[in-house]
Amino acid sequence: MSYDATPRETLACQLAGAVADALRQDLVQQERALLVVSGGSTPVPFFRALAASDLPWSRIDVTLADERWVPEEDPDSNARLVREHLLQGPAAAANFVGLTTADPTPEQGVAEVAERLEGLAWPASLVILGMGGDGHTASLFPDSRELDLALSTGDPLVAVRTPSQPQARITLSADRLHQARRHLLHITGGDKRAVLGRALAGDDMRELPIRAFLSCPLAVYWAP
Ligand SMILES: O=C1O[C@H](COP(=O)(O)O)[C@@H](O)[C@H](O)[C@H]1O
Repeated sequence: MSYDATPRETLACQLAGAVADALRQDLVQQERALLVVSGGSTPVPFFRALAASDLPWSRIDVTLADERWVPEEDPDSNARLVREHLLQGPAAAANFVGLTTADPTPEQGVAEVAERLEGLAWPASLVILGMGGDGHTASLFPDSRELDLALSTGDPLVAVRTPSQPQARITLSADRLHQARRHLLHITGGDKRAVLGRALAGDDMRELPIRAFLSCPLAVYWAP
């Protein structure tokens, strides 16, 4: 970078470097590699930095940890975020596997999305998690009605209804999110650092669902 990068930009570049190295390493041994990314606002600079990485993108599958059940054009769509910020330039050659269908509800679409996911190269090379201020990760929210199911099922995906959230969602289950060689947590800001500190001090996953991943092991990428 030729200007004074902010701590968040520097973090995004460090994370992109680590992810690119891991993908290259796995692609020496296997034909395809799978990258699971999160949505929300935090990953945007990371997506841009990773898109600029020199990688054999046509051998990389990208999917999401979770998605809002909205059309891809919707401003809240995680797929839109990935397409606009990650799948750009040479990275557009990656194979993106979204988590929505044309069905009106995630309960109706979940089987079709599960079939798509089964065609991918599990275990994933990396799962990059985000975290909300309530300790949710992917769409495992403390108040999701299906939280117990999502934490315990062997199915890859769960349709979730969450009173605190405006849209229905679909999320990879904890079991499926665990199926990766490396787990990274990308968070920014003092508030999230404090939530992570609380999570590390206890063990109730229903209170702070990020706890389901703290012993993966989980590499934490944090900046103020
Ligand atoms: O709703 C979501 O939130 C979390 C965190 O998002 P952020 O905007 O605070 O970065 C994200 O990890 C998850 O994938 C997303 O659907």
